Amino acid sequence: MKTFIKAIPKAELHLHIEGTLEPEMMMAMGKRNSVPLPYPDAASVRKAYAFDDLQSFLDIYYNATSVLLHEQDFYDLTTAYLKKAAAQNVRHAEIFFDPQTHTSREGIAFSTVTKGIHRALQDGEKQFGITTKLFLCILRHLSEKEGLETLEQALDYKNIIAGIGLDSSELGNPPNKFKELYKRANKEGFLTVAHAGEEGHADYIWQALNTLHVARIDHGVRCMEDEKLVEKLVASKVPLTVCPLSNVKLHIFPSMKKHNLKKMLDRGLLVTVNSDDPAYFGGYINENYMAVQQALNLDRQDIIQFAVNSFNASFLPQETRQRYLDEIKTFVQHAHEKTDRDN
Ligand SMILES: Nc1ncnc2[nH]cnc12
Ligand SMILES: [Zn+2]
Repeated sequence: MKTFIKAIPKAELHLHIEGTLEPEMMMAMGKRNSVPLPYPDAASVRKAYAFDDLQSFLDIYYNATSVLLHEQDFYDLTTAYLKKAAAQNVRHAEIFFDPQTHTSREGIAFSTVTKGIHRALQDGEKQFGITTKLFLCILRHLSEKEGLETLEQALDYKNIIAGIGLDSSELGNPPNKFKELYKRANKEGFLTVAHAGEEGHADYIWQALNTLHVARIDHGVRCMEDEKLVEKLVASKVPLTVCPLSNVKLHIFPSMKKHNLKKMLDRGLLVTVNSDDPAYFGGYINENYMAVQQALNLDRQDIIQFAVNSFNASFLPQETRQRYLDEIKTFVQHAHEKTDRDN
């Protein structure tokens, strides 16, 4: 099963590029940019990664971004992720970045961040064969006005930024707070998604759908508390980008065995498996697939369904999506033939 999970072609749809900053890279960048860090080495950084909830994670995560200063830093960070993702047979990645985290620091321009990431995505497609889409996430703990100023900056980068998302501290910052921002984003032709129903209750998901009119929900695991909402999500095929290791690390579920992913899948929801912030939560996409496979006793068919869902839930054009789905079909056929031969 491990080999099968590793090799099956898949898409990653919920990945914060800042969340791929591995402790070793953090230490190296801190050194090269003369940014002091509160840790003596990478091992001490890892030791600090015991979180009580989303906020306790975000505090550490935002602090760590202080080492990212120059366009080259954003380029290197993104390239390291793409290399890792390609090795895990990720064929397509829809990637979040949080520009406000960087532009709030002295002397870091929106263009520095955006260009560094974009250049890496372009080179990565050539080097690793991964297609990508870039999503700008608005920080929901900041005001809608500040978010609108950031959205304004994104208008000049429509050829680079495919969509707008909403992340950071969920409780107390409901989707309705960003009604005008999403109205503008949708009108400007951006794809729109939002984190909802991670720590926030099911009503946050209703708001994301009915007020923000998003095409996809990030996390969304708390939808299962509201049967009417589940019915709507199933009927409208709105995808949910679930991040199992993240959910356990942030105590959304007490253990992986208690995760509701399999229940969501069996209920007919368009659920996908993703890594969120892999450098902080103990694994990239394949480690997420493996963790749920083991804890929830998933079979090959479930794994295939997650891989198929990942492309169906993506914003890829139909033709490209079909090419990837055909790749899965061929892969599965070969895998089954090999199993038959071995038996
Ligand atoms: N899991 C998460 N929830 C909200 N905001 C985030 N930013 C990075 N990871 C996040
Ligand atoms: Zn996230």
